[in-house]
Amino acid sequence: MAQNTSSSRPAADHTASIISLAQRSLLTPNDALQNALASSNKHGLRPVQVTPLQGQLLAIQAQLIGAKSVLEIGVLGGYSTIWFAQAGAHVTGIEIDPKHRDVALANINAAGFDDSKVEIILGAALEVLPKLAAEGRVFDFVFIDASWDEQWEYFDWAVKLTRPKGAIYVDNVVRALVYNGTVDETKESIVTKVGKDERVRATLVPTAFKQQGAEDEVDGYLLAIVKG
Ligand SMILES: C[S@@+](CC[C@H](N)C(=O)[O-])C[C@H]1O[C@@H](n2cnc3c(N)ncnc32)[C@H](O)[C@@H]1O
Repeated sequence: MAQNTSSSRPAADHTASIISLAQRSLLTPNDALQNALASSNKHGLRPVQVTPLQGQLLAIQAQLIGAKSVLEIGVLGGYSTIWFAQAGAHVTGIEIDPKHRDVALANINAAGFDDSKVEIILGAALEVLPKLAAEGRVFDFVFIDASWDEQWEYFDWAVKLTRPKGAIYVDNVVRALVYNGTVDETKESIVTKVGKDERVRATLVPTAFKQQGAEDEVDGYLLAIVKG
């Protein structure tokens, strides 16, 4: 790949500037999303939602596969939910925390989506997912963003709940590998298990992000397509 060496500083030094440049250049003002962030902050929710650029990525990916139905595992204040709903999909969210569910529903309603467009199921994902499967529910796109300890179990259910050629996006896989001590290839992890899973084809996309007050950090998501 050609490289332009106009700056002697490594790319990582520019992470915050590049993210800021991309946000200002590529994203349009969005009152509903801004309101969801402000309201979540006002209610004391931790700011662990996807970044604005990632929200746009999720919306683009959903639109690329023509997703009409999205299953979201881990809703928080409904920020990513609103991105999917604005992309034209019906969203089914699963959220374990009643306060998060209530804030999310208020934010989602304020964004103009009623329960015909978005449903939030209160409960532990590993209890709700088998029920959705038993009901014969099928989704075009599954977004996994809840407990890092249960990423593989969510993924396994997600495959059963996704239509052929549908997509599954697992957030924070890189940080979860580090957190779980499973970077070492000899240990089983979501990456090694997905790699052996003949139901899907998958890749890992490393990402850089910058949090206010934090050093440059890396993360990455796993993206899979269900074979069909
Ligand atoms: C990172 S936040 C989700 C952020 C959201 N997807 C967004 O980008 O706007 C994770 C959420 O998952 C929820 N959660 C954690 N464990 C869960 C579980 N076992 N079942 C369902 N939700 C869970 C947490 O309460 C929290 O609201």
